[in-house]
Amino acid sequence: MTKPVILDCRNVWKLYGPQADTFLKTNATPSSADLEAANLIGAVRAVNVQIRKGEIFVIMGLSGSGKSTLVRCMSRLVDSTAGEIRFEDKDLLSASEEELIQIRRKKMGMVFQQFALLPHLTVLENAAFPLDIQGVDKKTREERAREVVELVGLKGREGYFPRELSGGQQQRVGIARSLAAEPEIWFLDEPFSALDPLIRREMQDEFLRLQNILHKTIVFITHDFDEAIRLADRIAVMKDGIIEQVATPEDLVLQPATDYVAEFTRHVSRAKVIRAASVMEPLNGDSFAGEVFHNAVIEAIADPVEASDLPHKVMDGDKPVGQISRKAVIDVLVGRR
Ligand SMILES: Nc1ncnc2c1ncn2[C@@H]1O[C@H](COP(=O)(O)OP(=O)(O)OP(=O)(O)O)[C@@H](O)[C@H]1O
Repeated sequence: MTKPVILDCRNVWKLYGPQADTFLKTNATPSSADLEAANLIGAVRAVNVQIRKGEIFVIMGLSGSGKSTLVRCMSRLVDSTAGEIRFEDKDLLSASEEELIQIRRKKMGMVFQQFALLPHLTVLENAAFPLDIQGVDKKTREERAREVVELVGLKGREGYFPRELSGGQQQRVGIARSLAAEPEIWFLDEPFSALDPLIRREMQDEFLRLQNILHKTIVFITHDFDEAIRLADRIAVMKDGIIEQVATPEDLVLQPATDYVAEFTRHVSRAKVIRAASVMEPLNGDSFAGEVFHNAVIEAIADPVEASDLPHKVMDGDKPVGQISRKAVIDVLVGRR
């Protein structure tokens, strides 16, 4: 069943430069050349996306492709030049300043690349900070802050100051802080890109573990395709302000909609995106060597499946939905499918 839409962007534009609004009123669909001639930058152009409840929606693109601007439009930190943005069925563009403050405080969580912790506050105080702004009483906010600090794996460090923590730990505090207010939607703008590769991978695992518990609606920006396919339910690929394609990691690699997406995904190993469910066969009553998760990518299950003569049973929760053979896995690994 398709999940309900929580954030709906329709034909959203953000142009930077002189008289951007009047320009768009007379040129509803300007080309790159039109924009250049008018001395305008098309940071976000004709974007239509629907973010669904509980999904990890990744926005991917090179530097300058418009990712941050689009996410800032979604939270109205930036006013879009044209278009419609509905959050939980409320028109965000006509919300008053007061309503926006409340929405951002109570319904939206944000984590940025720069950890932006308050240096003179402890881990616990940093995590409790958004609740302090909301006027939540001290006891409740401390309880909640302890919960989220524990959730991100920092139990025992509540009294530390940011300078006493590593980069990865500081970002965990950033994550805890943005979770403290229990946002409906969570925006993460390159949250791990300041971290070294090993820590970055650890944080991605941690992030997936958290999402397994919390089931948040997440909009996650990255310019790293590996990170995108590890984390995303769906990926939007952006180029020059335009969304080239929105698809699951698997569809993006197997059915790229444009040459640009094809070029971007050309080097991705198929075993990293093809899932067991896509290459399984119907159950035929054989005996099985073991079980694999239907959503697991081939790379993750290749070793045990390849090692046995018997097929593995493919499970969706506790329901068997098919079987997967050594041959099917090898076909993916050698690029035969
Ligand atoms: N305040 C601004 N004024 C003028 N141009 C801007 C402004 N903010 C962004 N831009 C331009 O809009 C385009 C998109 O920028 P944006 O920061 O959204 O890209 P991005 O994909 O997030 O890049 P990065 O990965 O480097 O953060 C760029 O050409 C940028 O120079």
